[in-house]
Amino acid sequence: MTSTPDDAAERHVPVLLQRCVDLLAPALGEPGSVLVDCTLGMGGHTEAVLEQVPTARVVGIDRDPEAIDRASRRLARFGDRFRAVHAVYDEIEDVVADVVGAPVQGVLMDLGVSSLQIDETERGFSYAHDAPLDMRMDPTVGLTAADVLNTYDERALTRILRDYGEERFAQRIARAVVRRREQQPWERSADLVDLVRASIPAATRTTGGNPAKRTFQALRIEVNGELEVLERAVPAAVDVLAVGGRIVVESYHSLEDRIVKRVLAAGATISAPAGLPVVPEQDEPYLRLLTRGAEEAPAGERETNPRSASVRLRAAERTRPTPPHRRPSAVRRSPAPGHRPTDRPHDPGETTR
Ligand SMILES: C[S@@+](CC[C@H](N)C(=O)[O-])C[C@H]1O[C@@H](n2cnc3c(N)ncnc32)[C@H](O)[C@@H]1O
Repeated sequence: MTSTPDDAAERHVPVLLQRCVDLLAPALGEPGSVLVDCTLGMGGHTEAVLEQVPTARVVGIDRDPEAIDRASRRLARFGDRFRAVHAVYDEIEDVVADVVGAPVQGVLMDLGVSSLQIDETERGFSYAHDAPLDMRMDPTVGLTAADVLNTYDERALTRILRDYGEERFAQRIARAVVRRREQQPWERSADLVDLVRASIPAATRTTGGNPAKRTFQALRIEVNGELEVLERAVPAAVDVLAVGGRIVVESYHSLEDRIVKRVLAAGATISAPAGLPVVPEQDEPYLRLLTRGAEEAPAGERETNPRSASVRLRAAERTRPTPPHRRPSAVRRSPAPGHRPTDRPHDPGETTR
């Protein structure tokens, strides 16, 4: 089953939509202010900002070419107030340099997959439909889920299932995955669903929904290198903010939220040793937290939009330029091999519209 642009847009209900707009709007009040929506998806958050904040322009990034196409069609009515860029969001500094040429007033990240990707059953994200085991958000580059299942050793598979899927039976499943591929390579998602079901004790099968859910989530995170990309992207996003600019991040996994929390807290903390009579200016915080801890969706939204059940929203405002020694991106790690979804050089002429 595939979706038309309109019904997919309708099905993807943006999480904490008004809260995001309300947090970003105060930074976007000057004419020509720019928001970078790092996870354009179906364009739901971007559309709300463009509608409600007439002074704002939006640069929307997505690594999924199909999301770029659909959102571009949906948002065409905003003319040159909207620009879509096919990129991975850890390229935000290059995108801002190429497309804006100056620090920006807002950054939004609504992490994870969209309903469009889940609904496009042939892409293999859904455990509810049989499809090739792909799961790449950008289907033109990188390892597929089948590649991971066919080539990673048992230990690596166990770690992925345990850390990214919080799967209690990670080792059993990993062992069964390796055993099965000795007979037959992994190709189809229904075979994986059957194997997970057969690998876990019968007594646990009836609780917590489809038992393959955690395995699929873990594979998706690995295939797309989601946590490594986020580790690089959040500091880079803070770096591209103008003073007074705001960043809002919605996470759906505890490991994502931990990364966001750490980077924002570091910027909001004095970096000098405790006990100095005067804090040197370079050690003053450069971020002000706008959320107390992580915000969750209200009960009413959780009931109507299941995606919102696990959201953790954090936001911060840039209060001053970052001293060079505290630039978050100065400590960024280089990309992990095999996790670089776009190994080709960034060519905005080719990929933007
Ligand atoms: C949850 S959806 C965003 C939905 C969007 N806020 C809306 O209202 O329609 C996440 C989107 O981010 C994209 N995405 C995820 N990781 C990405 C990355 N590292 N770089 C660029 N896009 C990414 C996905 O392809 C997906 O389209």
